[in-house]
Amino acid sequence: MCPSVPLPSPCPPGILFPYSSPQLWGRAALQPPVLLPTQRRTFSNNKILVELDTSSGVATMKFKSPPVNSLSLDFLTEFCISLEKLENDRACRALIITSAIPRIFSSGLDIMEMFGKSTEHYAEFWRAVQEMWLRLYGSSMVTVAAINGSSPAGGCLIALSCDYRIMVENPKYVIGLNEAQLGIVAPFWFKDTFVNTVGHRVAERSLQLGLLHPVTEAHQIGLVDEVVPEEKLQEKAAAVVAQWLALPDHARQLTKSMMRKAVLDHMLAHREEDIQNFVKFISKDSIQKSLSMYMEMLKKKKS
Ligand SMILES: CC/C=C\C/C=C\C/C=C\C=C\CC(=O)SCCNC(=O)CCNC(=O)[C@H](O)C(C)(C)COP(=O)(O)OP(=O)(O)OC[C@H]1O[C@@H](n2cnc3c(N)ncnc32)[C@H](O)[C@@H]1OP(=O)(O)O
Repeated sequence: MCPSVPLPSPCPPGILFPYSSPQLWGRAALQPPVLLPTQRRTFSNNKILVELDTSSGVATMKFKSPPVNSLSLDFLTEFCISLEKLENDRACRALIITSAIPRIFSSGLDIMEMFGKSTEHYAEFWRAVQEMWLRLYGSSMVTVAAINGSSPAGGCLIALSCDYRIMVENPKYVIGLNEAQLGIVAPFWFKDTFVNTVGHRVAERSLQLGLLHPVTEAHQIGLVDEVVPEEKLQEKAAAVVAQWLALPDHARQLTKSMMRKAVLDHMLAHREEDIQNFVKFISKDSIQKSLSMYMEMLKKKKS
């Protein structure tokens, strides 16, 4: 966002004027130059808690929607509102996303939103999924996923949409795009986000088999960037953010935009078509049956 002060050179939208001093880089630099004690701003709804440290410009977002942080329409709406608030807040330059639910980062899209509902509902739900990805993948903030639990499908997409992924080392946690295991297909923009992270060959095998990778394997294939013990997660995420924030925002943001633009533009150009495809696909009897069997399987696993 351009600062409201007059600038000596043209300032492209979404990009800050390149100040010469590192202390002045970034949106937080636009605050009056008064030394303030650490200040925290908190906002919360019943799905998500956000805490913004205005002195460092770093926000931490915690998913807190029991039992498994599934991405329902309500959750996605709250998520998008929170992202928008932070994106528009000049005091915020970075976002760490993590979970307040033990053992689960996010269980992915809420299957109940894709089962036995009207075509209008499917369209509304899918638009919300798209919106979440557009906001996160296209964010100008530094985004770090601090993955403290399993993260299948849509949960993995959230992590993939960040700039950096740190996962807790735990042999029980898994992450991946397992849509094929549910008898559904990851849409092209899930696939593109995955390919941009792990490369074509790894993505092709992982997607076709619907693999959920254990943490060590996820690290080996580049799906996560680092693996740490649980107690080190927040400290590591803060250190990574500090490293990324040491660069001038405008250079980092332009580079990020250059790397992600093609995929974002492709989705925007096909957004309505993608919604129609989803509605048609998910409404099929055979797909509804697959989802029903999958939910049954989840319930049986418990008993
Ligand atoms: C041609 C193409 C055109 C267009 C594109 C078309 C289609 C694309 C469509 C969709 C893409 C979807 C992406 C997704 O995200 S689908 C969701 C995938 N998620 C999963 O597979 C995760 C399933 N869940 C689990 O594996 C486990 O629950 C767990 C590892 C997350 C947690 O295990 P626990 O043992 O701790 O807990 P559970 O007892 O299993 O679960 C508790 C409770 O929660 C319910 N639940 C779990 N996950 C979901 C979910 N994703 N949605 C809704 N509900 C979920 C589970 O059933 C339990 O409920 P009950 O307590 O039994 O009521």
